[in-house]
Amino acid sequence: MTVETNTSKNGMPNAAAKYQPYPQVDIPDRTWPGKTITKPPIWCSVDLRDGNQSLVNPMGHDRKARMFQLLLDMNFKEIEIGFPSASQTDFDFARWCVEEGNVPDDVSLQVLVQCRPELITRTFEALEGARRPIIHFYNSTSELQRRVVFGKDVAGIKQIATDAAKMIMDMAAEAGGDYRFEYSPESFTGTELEVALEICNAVTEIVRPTADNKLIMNLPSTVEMATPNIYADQIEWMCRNLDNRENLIISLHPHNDRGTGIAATELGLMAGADRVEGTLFGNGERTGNVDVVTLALNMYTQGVDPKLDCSDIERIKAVYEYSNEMVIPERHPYVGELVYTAFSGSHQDAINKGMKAIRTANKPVWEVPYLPIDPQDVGRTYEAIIRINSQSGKGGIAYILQQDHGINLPRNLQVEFREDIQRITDEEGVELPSKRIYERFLERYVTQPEARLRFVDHHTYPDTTRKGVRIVSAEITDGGEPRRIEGQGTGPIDGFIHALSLHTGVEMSVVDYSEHSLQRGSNAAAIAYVEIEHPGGRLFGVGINTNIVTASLEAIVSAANRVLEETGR
Ligand SMILES: CC(=O)SCCNC(=O)CCNC(=O)[C@H](O)C(C)(C)COP(=O)(O)OP(=O)(O)OC[C@H]1O[C@@H](n2cnc3c(N)ncnc32)[C@H](O)[C@@H]1OP(=O)(O)O
Ligand SMILES: CC(C)C(=O)C(=O)O
Repeated sequence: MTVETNTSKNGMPNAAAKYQPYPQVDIPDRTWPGKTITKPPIWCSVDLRDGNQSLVNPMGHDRKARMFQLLLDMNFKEIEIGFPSASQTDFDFARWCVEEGNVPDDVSLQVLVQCRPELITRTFEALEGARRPIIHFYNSTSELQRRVVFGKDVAGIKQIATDAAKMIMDMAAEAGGDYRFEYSPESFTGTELEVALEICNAVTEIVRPTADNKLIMNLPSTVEMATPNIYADQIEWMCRNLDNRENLIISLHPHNDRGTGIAATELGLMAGADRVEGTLFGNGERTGNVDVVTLALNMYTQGVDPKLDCSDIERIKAVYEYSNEMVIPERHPYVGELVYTAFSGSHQDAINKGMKAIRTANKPVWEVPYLPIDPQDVGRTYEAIIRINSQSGKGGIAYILQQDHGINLPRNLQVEFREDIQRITDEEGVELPSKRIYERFLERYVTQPEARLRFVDHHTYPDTTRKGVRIVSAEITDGGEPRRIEGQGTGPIDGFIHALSLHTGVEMSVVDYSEHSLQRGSNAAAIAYVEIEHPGGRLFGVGINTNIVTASLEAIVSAANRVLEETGR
């Protein structure tokens, strides 16, 4: 006899027995997959309401006011400032916005209210004197909530919505104000489409929207329950079937339970929605509301002006963290501390080359591998693009020395120095900051504190016995002792390496030489790189001096010291 078990092999309860798959939408001629987003939606921030209601410590006046000012500065034209009938704090904040908030004429304050008479009355009190405010009323229409929360059938739930719509329209007419209206069949994604349609149409019939005062029909993914394509299907289906579509603004209010809130919103816009409600960086109930900053910057990186100012993302982050008392993870799109940083060698190499190419091409189009957006567009610097650890390569190290210290290492020196840095990062197992890389470079190639030889001075004169040959006479110290050495060659470099070869007993020759200036201006220091060949192989030396000849002779001494060190002399 077999015994049925409700536990699957991986230890979790049997999924098929516990959870039901979300049904498909019957819309075989769907058009949204072929659409693109070519203009921004109407943005509405719900940070001060949906965001606020999910916080451990809801915002008081100061935190709300600071967030409100940021939202205005970012160019939001619709801001849900709270649920004034729910708490005195929210009521007082609504009054403050109306009386002291300096709300620009083109900005509408929006408030949320349940379809309950006493709450609606209080909401109107909160908005007295506001210019073009939006009264956002909602009731849950989902099959589950109809059954479990309200104990009502569809007609009963529709009645909650229509009673509220009537009351709101009457009160608005009585108050004589310039009100706008929004209705949400809350838990839309848990509602059968025909039911949502019936209730929305019933509300539209009461509100009687016009071209001058459209009704915002908000179709929330209160709980994200399915893949984003399903939400898009639902939005396209509603857009096709809603009455009086031309006088409706179809609004999305996605949550992020499955982690696909951004995708669902983008597909929902392709499916015909006009408006998006969301929060900065996606704060909100459970896994959050849709993140409007990411949405806006996704559009921006497709060449669409999102009409939301995200140019100071660090300020947006700071206000988010202050007002919500939350922190943004390092990997959060566009804003996280690490999102513009590459540690890995091949990424660094490609970024380094991409940045060089863009500088050389001098074109406005942004094309840098691994960086979908220019960090400077959101107020971030290039400083942290490349950071060095054991996963890094020569390109990254070269980038750091170039970017932070103006040092352009020749390619072979990049390879050589990378081995040194790799040894350190492997040993220490942590990131090596730019300052340490620079100090290590100076210590190994320029200052060489333990080195045997030091350059002091030189002069050259022609060898009268051989045409084109010069004699180099140089003063050095060896182990601290002054020495005069002499060699011959076609110029100072050639002659000096000859002199050093004779002095040390190691045959050395220069195989590559390059130099560049380190700063602008008359006091510019020069940096010289020499690659020398010796019986054991090749290696580099580096010299830095205001005099270019001295820099190159110091570079030779640097290389010679490294040869002596390698050969134990
Ligand atoms: C998906 C969303 O984010 S919706 C927004 C949710 N936001 C909030 O709830 C934050 C603010 N809310 C509050 O402060 C409180 O819930 C209040 C002040 C609005 C109401 O408080 P209370 O009446 O004390 O409690 P509570 O919220 O539990 O009330 C639930 C009652 O309202 C009914 N109800 C809930 N939503 C609605 C609605 N949209 N329309 C009409 N009635 C509703 C419920 O059926 C329940 O009725 P019952 O008492 O007959 O069982
Ligand atoms: C009130 C509604 C729009 C809401 O917050 C939701 O559905 O998440």
